[in-house]
Amino acid sequence: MLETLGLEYHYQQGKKIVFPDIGLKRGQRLLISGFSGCGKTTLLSLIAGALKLQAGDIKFDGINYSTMSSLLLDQFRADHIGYIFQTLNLIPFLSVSENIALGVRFSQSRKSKVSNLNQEVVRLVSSLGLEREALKIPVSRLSVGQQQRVAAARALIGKPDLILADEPTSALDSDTTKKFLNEVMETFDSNKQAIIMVSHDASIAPYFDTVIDFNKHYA
Ligand SMILES: Nc1ncnc2c1ncn2[C@@H]1O[C@H](COP(=O)(O)OP(=O)(O)OP(=O)(O)O)[C@@H](O)[C@H]1O
Repeated sequence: MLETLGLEYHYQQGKKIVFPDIGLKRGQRLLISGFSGCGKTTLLSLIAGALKLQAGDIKFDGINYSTMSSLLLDQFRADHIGYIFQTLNLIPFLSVSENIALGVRFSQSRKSKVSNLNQEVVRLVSSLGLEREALKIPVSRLSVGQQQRVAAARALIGKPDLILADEPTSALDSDTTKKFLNEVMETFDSNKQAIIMVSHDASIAPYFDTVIDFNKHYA
């Protein structure tokens, strides 16, 4: 499904980051760990097509990112990728359900996989352990842990092919982390989807079939 080859990225005031190559198949669950600042978020942003490639290439189902205009890449991301951002990127004044619905707003193909939007929002909210009563509440009134689940529901709605999750459990205690990961993995369709999660928390490794430790890559 996904292949990265020779990726490098250089922010204006920083060192060049050189990434290990990644190959990901449908059904695969990849955990990326590594020290703070080693480039995990940068790699997810490149895979999401949110950062422009500087060196190397990314192929998604055989389609080369470097052949797509930024407009096409934006649509490609909306159609194929659900992204749980480290900074969550929720719209604070919109309600929980409105934020979750944004996940399919810009993609006809993801929208078409949801037969009843309201029902699907309710299903995701309850499967991720949020109270149904929270649906109408502006998302800014929730705790950070609750907001992380809203961000997860927005990424999961419409079953995108690839889920990118950047530290999605950082605000959760260890019991809630386990519950959250069980729920995410339960909604995951191993015939169609793949997941890349970035985390500092080595204890979540058993939820994944592949672990890449960036610390070893840079050692
Ligand atoms: N917008 C930016 N401008 C300049 N430098 C940046 C920018 N974003 C990230 N960097 C730098 O690039 C490096 C990689 O950052 P990145 O956020 O990808 O690391 P990370 O492994 O995800 O870190 P963390 O685990 O703390 O989230 C860091 O040295 C960071 O300071």
